[in-house]
Amino acid sequence: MGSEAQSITIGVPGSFAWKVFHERHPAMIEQLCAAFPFGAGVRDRLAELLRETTGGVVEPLDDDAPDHGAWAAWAEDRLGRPWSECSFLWAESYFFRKLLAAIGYFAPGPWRGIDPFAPMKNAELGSAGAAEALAAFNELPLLGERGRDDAVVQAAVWGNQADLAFRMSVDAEGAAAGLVTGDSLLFWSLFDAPGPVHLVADNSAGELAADLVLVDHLLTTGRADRVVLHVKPTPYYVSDATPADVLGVLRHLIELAGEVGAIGRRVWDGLRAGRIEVRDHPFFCAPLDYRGMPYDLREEFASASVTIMKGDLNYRRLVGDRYWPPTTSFVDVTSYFPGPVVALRVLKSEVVVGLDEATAATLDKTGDAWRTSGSYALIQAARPV
Ligand SMILES: O=P(O)(O)OC[C@H]1O[C@](O)(CO)[C@@H](O)[C@@H]1O
Repeated sequence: MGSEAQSITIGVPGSFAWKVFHERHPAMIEQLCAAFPFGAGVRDRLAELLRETTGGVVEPLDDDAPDHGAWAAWAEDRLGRPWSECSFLWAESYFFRKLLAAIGYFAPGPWRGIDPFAPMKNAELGSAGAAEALAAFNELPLLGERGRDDAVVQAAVWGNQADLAFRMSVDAEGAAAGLVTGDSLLFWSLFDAPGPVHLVADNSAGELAADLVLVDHLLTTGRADRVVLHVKPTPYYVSDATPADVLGVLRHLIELAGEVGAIGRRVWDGLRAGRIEVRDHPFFCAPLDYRGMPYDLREEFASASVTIMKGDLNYRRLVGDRYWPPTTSFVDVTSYFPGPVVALRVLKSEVVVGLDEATAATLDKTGDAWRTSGSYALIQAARPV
């Protein structure tokens, strides 16, 4: 790979990353305080978190949660430095870790282990939009083989639009404008002989439901003989899926009639039989990109016949959260990855690679905030050479 592009920081006023901290986070904290009867202590800690992260220096964690040691190491060389100098990837992750501590997620008391984002995730899963998207899966048996292959991949890609953190963004537009690169044929071209497929999930609710449909399709068509579903160990980035969310979404699916209910029951059986496994490695909440993944996780991905990376944050962590020229090769920037990898992502941040020059120029000419509007998506794949 050529020289590294500049890392994205949160300190450039008016930039997308800056707005996440200065506009989206205050809105999110207001929503949390409306959704829970937090007392003055929690509300003060949340206000202090906003002050620290928008104008202060990086302070250490003051809890003794099990991940404290790991975070102390990840934060060590940033303590005392202004937040504005921190990379977007690092800063957002530390923000969410501090937010959990602020509400008392790790401490004895009434908020211990309570997912602060659960009301929003539940509302999304129970919404009319989600019901409509789920009902659409009942049409799957009516499609031919190619049509089903295409439909489940499209649903998994565009399911990534359903992202609650993102909807709090001033830039979110939401319409599905199209794929800027890739298609479902590219996705399926990675699957040769059946093997273990790893899916690194992103958001819960509608997106996770679409991911479970894809998991079922991988198993029923024999593309996978086993699926490992990776989720976050703790609540993160508002709507990211945790093990509890997998159960919640699955219970929701199996209550439904038609094919979507049947898919839910097959996934349930797959979990019981060990064909599907859910993992929540601590690294999925780490403030690092996948280049820095620990040995055990690297080994897991190395043993996968294909790894599917869902969503914007996983994409940033996969290619590096940098101002890459959009024509940078996806294959080059992911060459460190230990096995075949495919990204399914709606564009919601400034990072993008792997576009051809004409596409990038056409998108730039539209004058749209195409990198961050959530209207465009991509499918990109690479195999180690
Ligand atoms: O849920 P996703 O697709 O990972 O998107 C989350 C994205 O939203 C943001 O919070 C802002 O777009 C990004 O930081 C992050 O990459």
